[in-house]
Amino acid sequence: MAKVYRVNEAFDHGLLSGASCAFGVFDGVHRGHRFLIDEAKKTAAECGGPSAVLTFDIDPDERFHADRLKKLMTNERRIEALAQTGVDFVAVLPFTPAFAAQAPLDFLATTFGESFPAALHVGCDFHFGAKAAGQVDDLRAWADERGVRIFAHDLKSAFDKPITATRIRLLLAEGRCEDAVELLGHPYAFEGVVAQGRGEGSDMGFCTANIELAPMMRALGEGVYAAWATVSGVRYKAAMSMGTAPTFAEATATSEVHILDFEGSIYGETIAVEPVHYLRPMVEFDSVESLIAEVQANIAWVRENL
Ligand SMILES: Cc1cc2nc3c(=O)[nH]c(=O)nc-3n(C[C@H](O)[C@H](O)[C@H](O)COP(=O)(O)O)c2cc1C
Ligand SMILES: Nc1ncnc2c1ncn2[C@@H]1O[C@H](COP(=O)(O)OP(=O)(O)OP(=O)(O)O)[C@@H](O)[C@H]1O
Repeated sequence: MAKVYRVNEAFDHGLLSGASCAFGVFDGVHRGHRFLIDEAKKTAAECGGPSAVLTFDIDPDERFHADRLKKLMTNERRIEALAQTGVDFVAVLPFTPAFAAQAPLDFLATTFGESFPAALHVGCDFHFGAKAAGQVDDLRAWADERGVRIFAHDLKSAFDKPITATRIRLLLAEGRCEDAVELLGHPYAFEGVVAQGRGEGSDMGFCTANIELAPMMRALGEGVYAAWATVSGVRYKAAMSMGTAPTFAEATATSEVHILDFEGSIYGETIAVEPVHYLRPMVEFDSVESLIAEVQANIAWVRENL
């Protein structure tokens, strides 16, 4: 795992000197992002300097559009995933209001100081600085004066369209887990702390781990899914709902996960849930009996098909 540097007053900008960096947010660390990072590793191998990812904490969209943003990964998970891509280090720039308000050239001056990388890899749609006003041409002009090589790559595509975090979020919102995973190049998962529900699941014959997700982490559309749940490092088959239960007036959680062949109290524990296949929409049932019958059928499907 690569070393992660938080850029603060103590950060030694000299680390960036001669590095080959992939630059961006990288929510989801999808196949397009990995392509860019692999290109940075290639130029590092050619130039002899280290390879690096230069990213932000927090996601800039979180600062400006928190109300409508649906993220693929939390900031911590994203930075951890970037550190596992095989680069030498990850440098994380704090995306404070003051940092975000800088004009493009000031933004570059703050980011690099007088320590210039050998190469910067970005997508051709890369924007930077206040109001995202800086474009690749501005980056090139800045870089030419400082001997930095700019690689502005065409966006990697799948099924004739660029792979972007936005596209993957839209697929998840439609419940299209398989397509989202294809573009991500790795499983989609969300994590949550198991909270106390109404406690009725066990009376109905299926216990559920109730998870309350922050609105920003609700990328997956409402519905019922076949999933994998990881509890204390062990992966189990699971049937899960996304969206509060419409059958009950006092529904509790955003997501409820029935973990097959699992028993034990996990309140307060963090579990990872990996939805893999959409089964049906959430339904407001007329009776508890019909809810039980349908959920048991979903659980049976998971047992047989996952
Ligand atoms: C696989 C699965 C499917 C579910 N489908 C629905 C549904 O369609 N409609 C609904 O109102 N609740 C649905 N639920 C939520 C259940 O109603 C809820 O888990 C149950 O009432 C227990 O709630 P509790 O844990 O808060 O006690 C589903 C739960 C699971 C695990
Ligand atoms: N498909 C792709 N191929 C190559 N580079 C990409 C691709 N998608 C994004 N990039 C580049 O990766 C870096 C990180 O991009 P960013 O986090 O904005 O990704 P994104 O997937 O386009 O997200 P969003 O859809 O939210 O704009 C940027 O330099 C961007 O230009």
